[in-house]
Amino acid sequence: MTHATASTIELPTSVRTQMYRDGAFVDAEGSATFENLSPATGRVLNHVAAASESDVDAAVESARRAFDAGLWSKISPAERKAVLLKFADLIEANAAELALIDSIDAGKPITDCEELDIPDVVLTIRWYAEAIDKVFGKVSPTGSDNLGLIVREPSGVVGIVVPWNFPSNTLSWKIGPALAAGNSIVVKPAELSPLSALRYAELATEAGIPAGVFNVVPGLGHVAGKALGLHNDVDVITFTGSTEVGRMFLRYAADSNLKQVALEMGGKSPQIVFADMESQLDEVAEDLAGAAFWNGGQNCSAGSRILVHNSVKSAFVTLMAEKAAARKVGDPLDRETEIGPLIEASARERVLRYIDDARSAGAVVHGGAAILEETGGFFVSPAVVDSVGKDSAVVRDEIFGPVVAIVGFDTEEEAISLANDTEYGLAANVWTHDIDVALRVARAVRAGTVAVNGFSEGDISTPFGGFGISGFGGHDKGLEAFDQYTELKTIWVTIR
Ligand SMILES: NC(=O)c1ccc[n+]([C@@H]2O[C@H](COP(=O)([O-])OP(=O)(O)OC[C@H]3O[C@@H](n4cnc5c(N)ncnc54)[C@H](OP(=O)(O)O)[C@@H]3O)[C@@H](O)[C@H]2O)c1
Repeated sequence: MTHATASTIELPTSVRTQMYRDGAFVDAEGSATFENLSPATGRVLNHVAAASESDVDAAVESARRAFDAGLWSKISPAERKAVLLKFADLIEANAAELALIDSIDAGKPITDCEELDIPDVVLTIRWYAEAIDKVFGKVSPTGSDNLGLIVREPSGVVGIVVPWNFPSNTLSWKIGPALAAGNSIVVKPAELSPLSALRYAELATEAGIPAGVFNVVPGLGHVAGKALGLHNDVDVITFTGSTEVGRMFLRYAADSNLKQVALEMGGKSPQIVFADMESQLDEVAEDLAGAAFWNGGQNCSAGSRILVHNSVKSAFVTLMAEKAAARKVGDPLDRETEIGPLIEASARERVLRYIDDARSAGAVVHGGAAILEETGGFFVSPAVVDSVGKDSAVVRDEIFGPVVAIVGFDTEEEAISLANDTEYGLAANVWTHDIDVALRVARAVRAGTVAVNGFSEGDISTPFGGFGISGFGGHDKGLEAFDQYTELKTIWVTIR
């Protein structure tokens, strides 16, 4: 394994650590900052502005001013499209640097950032830019005395609160449609990965998005995030993160101006493998190892719960254990690395505790050890947990680490029942050659996205959201995302 050392970690010189407000970088109130740590070394990378409640007020004021001025909200969709396409071009031109920022800041493998995350951002911004001048309103079916127009208008000031596991993609799924629809935004990036959001704001200004339309308030969740959630002049909150904090945003809305709230939250996504996949079990195991261990399992839709037919289970577990052992864990800046460190020390402790508890309860665990790096980073090798009861914590809880639990089934009904035995409902995956079984199961499993014969969250054209405690109030991606950022208005005309 290559060892990262503090001296090999150098952030790009473009990295800025102040807040972004009204088209410029500014200090937080009292020049307050928080320590931003490197997950690969556990050491301080830099100090980033910690927005206070009054900093959030100022950012919202700036967003509101820009919205009311109409330089973005009232121009034609085609004009916004032109600017957003330039924004996408600038992101593409700075892709290598943005990938490096996310890799260092969030401990993500550099190849994932370069090949998946940042290209996805470029695609997303372009897709919403291209879409916005093709979205039509409606005319209602009235008699000849009336004209009923159903139009969509930008919502106003949108608060965007995001987690650290995909600092760029998750952000782009929200800023793409929010900006295209004409809103002003205030972004609260995760405390653990605040840097790329600041760079996106700067590039947005360079592209021609007017000052005040794109603001960033880095800071602590219970301060800056809460202030945004409770703000009476924020019209919409779009949140991605844990169910626990998602619930808080509903309370914040209830306790303030009843702002619209859309929540994308966690999951414990079932991956169902039927017996007819026996001849391709190796291919299935490779796909499901990716589903479980991609981004170190720190993925809301991680395939962390595999349900496999008992006739092929033993062979499948052996294959999964091999796939897990073959995954290269290490320095996120090493191009060979497939799994970087977990995001912080407490995450590693939590993941190891789940593994130990499962083992103590009689589970067979393959892999799943702490890797003690001289760098001090938070590394854990991927774990495959077998012979585990369906009610054990490792099967039920979102662990958010490289741990997959495997449970056997005998019938299709049992597979569906196990799949739905969760409060979550974000994603699922079914593997079978039988089209009837595939479609029956896809219909029966309660999840926002069900993939067939390959782990996937769909593409930018398909909405992404969850059932149950995985989602509330709206979807990211697809044209459906515009619903989060627009208000529906009826204009009723009497023809005299
Ligand atoms: N469904 C999806 O699309 C999706 C995608 C990715 C991740 N996730 C979910 O995100 C979770 C992991 O991310 P996380 O640990 O960063 O989630 P988190 O703790 O819920 O944090 C998400 C965001 O909320 C902020 N926050 C924390 N406490 C807050 C409070 N009291 N009031 C207002 N804001 C607050 C955080 O700020 P700080 O960073 O300062 O704490 C961060 O910006 C997992 O559950 C995962 O499943 C879901």
